Amino acid sequence: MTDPSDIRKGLAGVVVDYTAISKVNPETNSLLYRGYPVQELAANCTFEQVAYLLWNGELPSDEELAAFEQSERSQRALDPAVKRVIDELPVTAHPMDVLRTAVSVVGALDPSWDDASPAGNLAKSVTLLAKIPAMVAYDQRRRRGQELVEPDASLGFSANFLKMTFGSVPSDVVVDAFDVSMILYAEHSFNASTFTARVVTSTLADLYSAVVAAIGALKGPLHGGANEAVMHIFDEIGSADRAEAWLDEALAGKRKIMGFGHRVYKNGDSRVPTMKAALDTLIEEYDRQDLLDLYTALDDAMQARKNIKPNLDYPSGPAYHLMGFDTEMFTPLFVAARITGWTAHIMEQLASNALIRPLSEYNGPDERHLTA
Ligand SMILES: CC(=O)SCCNC(=O)CCNC(=O)[C@H](O)C(C)(C)COP(=O)(O)OP(=O)(O)OC[C@H]1O[C@@H](n2cnc3c(N)ncnc32)[C@H](O)[C@@H]1OP(=O)(O)O
Ligand SMILES: O=C([O-])CC(=O)C(=O)O
Repeated sequence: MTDPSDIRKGLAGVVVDYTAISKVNPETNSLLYRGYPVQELAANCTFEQVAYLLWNGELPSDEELAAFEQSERSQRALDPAVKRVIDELPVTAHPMDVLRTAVSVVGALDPSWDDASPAGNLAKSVTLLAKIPAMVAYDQRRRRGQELVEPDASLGFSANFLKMTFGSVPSDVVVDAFDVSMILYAEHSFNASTFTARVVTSTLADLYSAVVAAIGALKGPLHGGANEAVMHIFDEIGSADRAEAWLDEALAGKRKIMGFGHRVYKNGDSRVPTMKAALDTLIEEYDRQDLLDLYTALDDAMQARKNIKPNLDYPSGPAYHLMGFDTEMFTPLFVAARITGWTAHIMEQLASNALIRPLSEYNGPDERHLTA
């Protein structure tokens, strides 16, 4: 019989493996990607450079970056078969379900799906990085009765993503804020969706299967789904003056307040100051002090009542709203960034694999038998 105190529900506090990809340090409230503080990367690098870093362990030289960008830009078009499958799905389907399905189709169409060599998996990772924006952008457009926008190979990842969604490239402020959000969402050690991808990979299933499973794990509101849930909360509250009363009622009803709290950080999420700064630029760009007031009022009330700090989803939800994304598209945007971290972990898992299979303590009925 296992001592109940040895059973770690939710694997809380359990270290299950090594990783060289990122370091989340709640004591210093810091996050390193391959050794570099994420704030420094967000201030100085593009999302493409960060993707390269996560996959290859080092930032690219100018030549390496040019070759990488060329590869990514050449694969951005939405495959006609993927488009047909998306078109078959109702516009009432959740965009995460549409994206999960579309990624699965890419996997089923890839004749090299079972090439799990490092080069094979890296090539698939770049393909998914390039193709996911087309799926997300087209899904938002079709919901609005708009036609597909073809990719623009003269643009970087974020500017192209926004153009494919909205039909034109927005201001530098918007493109920069979007790129920063992609960098901040790219990677976060053994979070639930990344661990899911590693579990699937540990069975030697292919990269696409692991990514599809990770998308499923990210959808939940306790994980990536929180960014859209934040916006639903803002809609429910309406204005800053109602935040305190709303929060008291929500807490009295034992509701979890989306966008607050974290399994690892207990004194604040390392990424929030950088994303909040990006949100501030958007508030100014769109002249939406009312939204900032609501953001601040709910945060202040939460600190006064529970002292539970916001996580990355809290500033990114309203940021994506200001950029013009439909609320249900926010978690697919998280996927577009996290595909880099997931696939880096898939490759790391394979390089030193052990089947992930923990134990459980049985607490069902004692042994019994069918009576004749
Ligand atoms: C990018 C990301 O995925 S970040 C996470 C995004 N998720 C969210 O924003 C959802 C809201 N937050 C939560 O549900 C939680 O904070 C989680 C799931 C993220 C972390 O949960 P855990 O590490 O398991 O913390 P746990 O649930 O044990 O919380 C500890 C206490 O704080 C409370 N708490 C934690 N977060 C919240 C919250 N957002 N609202 C209200 N209470 C909260 C819990 O109710 C619990 O109280 P209790 O001890 O009285 O029961
Ligand atoms: O680390 C976690 O548990 C969740 C999170 O913040 C992320 O995946 O970015």
